Amino acid sequence: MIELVDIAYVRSGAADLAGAVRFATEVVGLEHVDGPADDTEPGVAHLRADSRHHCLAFVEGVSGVIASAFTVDGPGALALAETELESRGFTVWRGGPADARSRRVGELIGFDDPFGNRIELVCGQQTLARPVRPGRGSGITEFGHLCLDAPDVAEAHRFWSTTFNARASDWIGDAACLMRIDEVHHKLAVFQGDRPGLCHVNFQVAELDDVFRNWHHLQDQGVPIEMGPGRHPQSGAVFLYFLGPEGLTYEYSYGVRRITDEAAWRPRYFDPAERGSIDMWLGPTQKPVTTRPQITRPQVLPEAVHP
Ligand SMILES: O=C(O)c1cccc(O)c1O
Ligand SMILES: [Fe+2]
Repeated sequence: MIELVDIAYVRSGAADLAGAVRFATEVVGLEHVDGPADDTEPGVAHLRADSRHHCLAFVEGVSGVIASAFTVDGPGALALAETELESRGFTVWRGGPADARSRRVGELIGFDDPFGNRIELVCGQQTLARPVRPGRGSGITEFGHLCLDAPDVAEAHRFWSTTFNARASDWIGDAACLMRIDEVHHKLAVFQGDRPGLCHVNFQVAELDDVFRNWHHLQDQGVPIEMGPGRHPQSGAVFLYFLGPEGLTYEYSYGVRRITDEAAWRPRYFDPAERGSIDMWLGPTQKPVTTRPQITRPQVLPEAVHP
């Protein structure tokens, strides 16, 4: 079993790189890391929410998620992960120095999960010592979780909980499984979707007020609100989903549960048909994925040109 230590980043293609960066900074409130002091790589922009060098990278090109990345403990753990994935029949790609540099990690490997979601495992992700300089005061404190689409959520849970150390924290019937890799209620979620993809990226905010201030700000800016403000009965978080450029759904949330007594926690099974199973406040619920435009996911690329 491969132990995931944390989520690392999401890497996404952006047809309009400048527009994606502008939205991520001025609307979402992330920091654009690449400045004159950073030897900027043409066509790649790194966005930061916390001490990680970045948690979101945009690569100029075809819109859509390129990879979702998790941290493992170190080079030894990464080598073991590579062997284990290969023994389970996965084709594993090993990133070269330029790939590692672009991601600000020591080493990385990549593979496609059984549903076609490209996953990267990394070690030595760079930490920035200086405080985050948010592009807007949205109150973001942390990269919270990432959510993937897969046609069969139970099968996805089986994959993530047997190949990896992910544990189900809660289920929303066959519509979603929320999984933890540490004390946080979920850092990885899988939602039912016809095809692989990135359902959303989540950022935690410092205060309840931030969710509502951001809601008004987004409305003022004409940003499509997908759902919320509402409250998830699973993590207990107050949430707001909105749609950014390049088909990327962002979620702000405040107050995610921590599971501190690992042995005592039993996953709960919510009924997706029950009103309130996604939003305890009974707001209009539309599964975020249904409001997303279908984005073209880049084909799995040969190793030499993997972005
Ligand atoms: O935070 C949650 O519990 C949650 C529930 C359903 C869907 C989500 O995206 C969530 O983050
Ligand atoms: Fe979420």
